[in-house]
Amino acid sequence: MKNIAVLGCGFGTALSIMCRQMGYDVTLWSPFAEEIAAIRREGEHRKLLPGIKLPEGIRLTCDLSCTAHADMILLAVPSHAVRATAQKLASIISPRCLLVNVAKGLEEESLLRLSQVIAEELPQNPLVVLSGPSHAEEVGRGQPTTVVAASADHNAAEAVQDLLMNQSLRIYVNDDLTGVELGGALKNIIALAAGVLDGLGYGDNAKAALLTRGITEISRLGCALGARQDTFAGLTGIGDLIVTCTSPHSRNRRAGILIGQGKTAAEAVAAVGTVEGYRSARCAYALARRTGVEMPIIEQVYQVLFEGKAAGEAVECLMARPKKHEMERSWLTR
Ligand SMILES: NC(=O)C1=CN([C@@H]2O[C@H](COP(=O)(O)OP(=O)(O)OC[C@H]3O[C@@H](n4cnc5c(N)ncnc54)[C@H](O)[C@@H]3O)[C@@H](O)[C@H]2O)C=CC1
Ligand SMILES: O=C(CO)COP(=O)(O)O
Repeated sequence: MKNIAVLGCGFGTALSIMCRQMGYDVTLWSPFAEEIAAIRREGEHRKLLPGIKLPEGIRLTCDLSCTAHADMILLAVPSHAVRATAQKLASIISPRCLLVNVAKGLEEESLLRLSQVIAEELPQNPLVVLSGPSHAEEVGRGQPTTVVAASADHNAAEAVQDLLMNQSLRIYVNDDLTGVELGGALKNIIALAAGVLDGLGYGDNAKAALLTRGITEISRLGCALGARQDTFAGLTGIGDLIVTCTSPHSRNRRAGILIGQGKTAAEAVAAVGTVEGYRSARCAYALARRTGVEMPIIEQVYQVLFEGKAAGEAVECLMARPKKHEMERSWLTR
């Protein structure tokens, strides 16, 4: 194994720097010629990762045929672009090529997890999801980071652990692919809400409540969809939730701050860029309805994002809910 193609130049840039430093032969791809030209010219992705220089030897391209001889592909495109990108790969890559997806989201139309989307398009390829608290700004600087490799194929997950673990990136294996993916996708919605609290000027008490009750909701839905409860206590559950809800790097949180300060959701998303929690909120709301799982925070976030509810009013609604026992088990609404 030596040839790695990294698709997408946001988090993908950080991953390609890491892979190159590990001695791999690395190609970084973007569909946008201007993005590749700017990275080539400036030696860094100045817009997304300013000050993080690419080492010598990373090939930059807009030509997806760079994946033809790849032993491993890191898929780091936004979640809404995962199916189209996988479709394009179908006629190019070898069936032996190991696929690693790092995007965090659900497919809006089908409500499928991204590994299911990729498997529909590239059924022959071994597929691993790499997820956890791993902001690009820190991975790109080689700062200590821990993530999880999850797959339906245990050997493939261990192969990714062997291939990508290094002194700055510690990788654990988890066989609960459903839980790992749902944790990554759903925490972005709670991070949006965390930003809303910050934008409204609320403090640490409210943030701690949001994280704690947020992971409760995530694990309820996750378990209803077949995930294991303990996965949500791990790196891809509470770990990723903590980082995204508290980090200045988080775009979900930054969009939430703008909403809390009075911008509309559409304005906030347009100002920030990729805000995965925005789309995921629609999916989670639909999944909650489909499964009958009670998700009061998700419901309020949905109403703020898509029904014009004022953020302050959403907080009031959550505070005024009927009395409950903390560890209540009867969480089905139907
Ligand atoms: N930025 C981060 O720190 C982390 C991001 N992720 C996840 O990785 C995924 C990508 O995130 P970012 O790189 O931050 O997003 P981004 O939107 O900043 O960058 C994605 C890159 O993908 C490419 N791209 C954009 N639109 C595309 C399209 N329609 N088709 C194909 N390629 C396209 C471009 O090269 C772009 O720079 C997201 O799902 C995110 O949740 C996961 C861990 C860390
Ligand atoms: O998933 C991420 C870090 O693990 C990225 O978070 P944001 O999309 O909120 O920037």
